[in-house]
Amino acid sequence: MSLEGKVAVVTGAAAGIGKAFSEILFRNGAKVVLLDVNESGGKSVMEALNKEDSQDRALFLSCDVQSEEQLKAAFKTTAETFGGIDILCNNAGILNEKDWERTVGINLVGVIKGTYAALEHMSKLNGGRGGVIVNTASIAGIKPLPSCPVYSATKSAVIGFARAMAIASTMAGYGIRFNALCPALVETELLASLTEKLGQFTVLEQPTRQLLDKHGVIKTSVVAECLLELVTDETKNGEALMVSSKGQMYATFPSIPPLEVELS
Ligand SMILES: NC(=O)c1ccc[n+]([C@@H]2O[C@H](COP(=O)([O-])OP(=O)(O)OC[C@H]3O[C@@H](n4cnc5c(N)ncnc54)[C@H](O)[C@@H]3O)[C@@H](O)[C@H]2O)c1
Ligand SMILES: CCCCC/C=C\C=C\[C@H](O)C/C=C\C/C=C\CCCC(=O)O
Repeated sequence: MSLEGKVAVVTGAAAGIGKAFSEILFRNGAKVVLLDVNESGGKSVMEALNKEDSQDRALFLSCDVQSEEQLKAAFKTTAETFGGIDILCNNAGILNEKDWERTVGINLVGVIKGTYAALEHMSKLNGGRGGVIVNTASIAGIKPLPSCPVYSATKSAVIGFARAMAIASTMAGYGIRFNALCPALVETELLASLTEKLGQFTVLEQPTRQLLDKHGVIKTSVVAECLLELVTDETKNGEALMVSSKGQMYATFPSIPPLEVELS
C-alpha cells in the first residue's frame, strides 16, 4: 500500500517513538495528524515537518487518549480537514507501576477507545475506506518484565486486542488490518526516572537496569521502519512484530488443541 495521499493519525506523537512514526509516515507521503497531551512538543514536531514541504500535511491536535470525547473530536477534525482516515497508530503509553490505574487507562483503555472512535471513520461498514491500525505494544507483552507487571499486562492485552480485532475485521468486513509492534528497549524518555516509576517493585530495579547491558537500546528510527512494514505490507494482519538490537521477528503463537468444552 502506498502512503501517498493517505491520512494517518498518531497518538503520543510529540516525542519518542510516536515522533519517529509521524516522521516516517510524513516522509513517505502521508498527511499526518499528531495527537498528544504535550502541546509544545506536538506543535514543534508539526512545524518541523511542515517545513519539509509546502503542503501543510502535518497537523497537531491536543488530545488525551484517556478521553473518549477528545478522541472523537480529534478524529472528526482529522476527517473534516483531510477527508477521512486510513491509518491509526495507537502509540501513546506510559510506564508507571505506582500509578498503575493510569497505566491501564492510557496503555489499554486508551487503545480500545482510540480504536473504536477510529472505526466510525475507517470501517467500510460505516462508509470509511478501510485501512490499518497498529498498536504499539512491547516485548514485555510477550516476555513479562517482572518489575513492571501492570505495564506487561497492558502490552499483552493490546497484542491480544489487535489479534482479535484482525479476525473480527475479516469476519465482519471492516476492511481494516490490525497489527501490534513490540519493541525491546528504545532510547526515549519512557526509560527515565525508573526508580519513581517502579513503585513497590523498586526492589527489582537492579536486575531491570541490567537489561540495558544485556540488550542495549535501539533507536526510534529502527522501530519506525518496522511500523512502515506493518502499514504498507497488505499481507500483514493480526501480526505482532518484535524488534530488538538483534533484529526483527514476527511472534508465533501456539495453536489450541481441541478443548473438551466447546467455547461457542
Ligand atoms: N521506550 C521503550 O523502551 C519502549 C519499548 C517498547 C514499547 N514502548 C512503547 O512505545 C510507546 C511510546 O513510548 P515512548 O518510549 O516513545 O515514550 P515517550 O515518553 O518518549 O513518549 C510518549 C508520548 O506519549 C504522550 N502521552 C502520554 N500520555 C498520553 C495521553 N494520555 N494522551 C496522549 N498522549 C500521551 C507523551 O506526552 C509523549 O509525547 C508507548 O506505548 C510505550 O509503552 C516503549
Ligand atoms: C533503564 C532500564 C529500563 C528497563 C525497563 C523499563 C522499561 C521498559 C519498557 C519496554 O517496553 C520494555 C521492553 C522490553 C523489555 C522486556 C522484557 C525483556 C525481558 C528480557 C529478559 O528477561 O532478558
